[in-house]
Amino acid sequence: MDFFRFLFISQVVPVREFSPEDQGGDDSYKKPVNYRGLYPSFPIMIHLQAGLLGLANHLLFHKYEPTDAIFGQAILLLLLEPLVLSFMSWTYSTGFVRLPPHQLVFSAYTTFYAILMTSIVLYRVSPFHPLAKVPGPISFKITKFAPLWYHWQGQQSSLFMSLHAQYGPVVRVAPNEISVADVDAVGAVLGSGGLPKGAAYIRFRVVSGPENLVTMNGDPHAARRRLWNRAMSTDALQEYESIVASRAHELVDALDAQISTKGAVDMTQWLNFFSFDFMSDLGFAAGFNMMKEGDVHKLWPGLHLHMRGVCILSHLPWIPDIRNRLPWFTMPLWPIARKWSANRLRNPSQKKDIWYHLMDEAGLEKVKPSLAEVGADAVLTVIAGADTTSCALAALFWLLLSHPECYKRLQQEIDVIYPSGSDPLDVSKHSQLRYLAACIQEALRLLPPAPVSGAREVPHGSGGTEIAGHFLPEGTQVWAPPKVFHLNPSYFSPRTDEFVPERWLNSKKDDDEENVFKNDTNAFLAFSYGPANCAGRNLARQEMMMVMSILLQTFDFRFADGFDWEKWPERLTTFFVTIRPPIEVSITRRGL
Ligand code: HEM
Repeated sequence: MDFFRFLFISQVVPVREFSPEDQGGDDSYKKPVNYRGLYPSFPIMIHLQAGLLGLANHLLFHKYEPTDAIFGQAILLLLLEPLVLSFMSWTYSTGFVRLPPHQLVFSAYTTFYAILMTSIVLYRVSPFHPLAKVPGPISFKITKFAPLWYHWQGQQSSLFMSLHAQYGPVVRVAPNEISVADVDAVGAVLGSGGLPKGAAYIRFRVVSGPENLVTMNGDPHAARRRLWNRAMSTDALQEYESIVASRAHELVDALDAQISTKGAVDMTQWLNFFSFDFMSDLGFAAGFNMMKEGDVHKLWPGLHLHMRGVCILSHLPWIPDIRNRLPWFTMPLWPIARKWSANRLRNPSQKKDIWYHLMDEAGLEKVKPSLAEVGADAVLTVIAGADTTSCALAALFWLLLSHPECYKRLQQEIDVIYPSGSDPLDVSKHSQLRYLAACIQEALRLLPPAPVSGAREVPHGSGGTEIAGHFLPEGTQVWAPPKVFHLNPSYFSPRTDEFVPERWLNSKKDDDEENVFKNDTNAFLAFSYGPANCAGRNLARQEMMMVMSILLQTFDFRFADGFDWEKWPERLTTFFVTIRPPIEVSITRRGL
């Protein structure tokens, strides 16, 4: 008796006689067919067969992990296998082609899934798993359910903080994911020759649209990044100064108008409006007018809802992209951007904006990007540029208003560099604004807009790699969460958790021990690191310096009466970029 026949036809139990007229129905299970003189001991055999099938599936899916493209087929396979097994088993044993009894089907299903799940769970917590030596909570090693729950609530950043506090610099944060917060490993994860962006990044592209810079890797990324680097060169930034300036003046006017009509002003909202207006000028030369008209297209709530969905889906890269089928997933920005792209093509901008460089209007590239590719990157400009910078500015406002001594020192610096009547948007004086630069840096350290950033992946076909003393097999997702680095006293000390802009003022030469700060700049990752670090970091810094200078020269800010400012950081959530609740302030015009 060969093994296959043994599996499908049980021969171990003697049979009762069977009447041939019994041709089907569930009763056939109770009165089994006397086929070739054999009696199928199904209660035992079907469990054995289904169990082995479950194990085989684990092996199969372990080796060939399903992707979103074959997700439907994989699910169908898992759903049908126990049914087919029970049908085949019954048919082989009875000799008749007919439906198996429901008890048999039930046994096949329960055993199949139980063994499949048990085998997966045991493997994931066993010493045989390649990440077995990486510490982490057992529930996180077994499934993604627990981490997903935190991601769903926007608590990924605080989760990673607490996991690293408990388990050290390398933590297993999901069955096949680790988080590394060791400065010596930053190069191996994010540097050139490090790891490419992980599977999750596919969610950051427009559904069935072309790639944008954020979703690209390797040579195509390097080629596209060349265009971006031109768009962010010193000359290009000079071109953008007047665009920032005109929008910054609009912001001042809008806040002025608010002073006369409202007691408390939501700074978060006005910074959002400003940054969306400005970045859409730069991306498409079209421009929203949120500061004048409000968010008529509901773009901000739309963006945040979209990012929430994108982030959850990004943790499940094998699920098909359902964004197009769910109306609330579709960002209102896409249709607007399409119109703007067409418009921008018909009416070339008078200024060299970001589109000019991305479209290669100067004709410097052998292969020009397509209109769809430029459109995708222009949308990225608005999203990556507006949300992050607005977030950083909101964090800076909150930190300054909650540290009046820092606020005062900053205002004094601005008053000296830009005395009343002088132009606070004169970029040539930025090198003198040392305290402002330090405040911005410190705000980015304590509240980085992308506190977890995105995971990198050990490439398939690489044979695995070693990082931070651990061997990581192909496909492992590797996080390097900026905020965990920033709040590590080994990298930034003393007063690691406090807002101390002075730490960036090179205080080492001071004799006063209190003021000798240790800053490991390699551990400063607010703009990430390596070939895919933030393309717009210099623009972001310049924009923030300009906006803060004009606002602090023009107004006095304080938290509005009754605003529970201390609770503000607790209410931050993260869906790649941090979503910030309102900051209610009271504003008065300064009479210098
Ligand atoms: C304070 C403001 C900003 C912060 C904190 C910030 C942060 C970051 C981070 C952490 C990344 C890496 C993301 C990853 O690895 O997945 C990134 C990438 C990027 N950022 Fe920014 N960003 C800011 C402003 C801007 C601005 C103003 C622009 C201009 C459009 C911009 C454009 C980009 C682009 C295009 C990328 C993708 C780079 C690549 O993949 O090569 N960012 N940013």
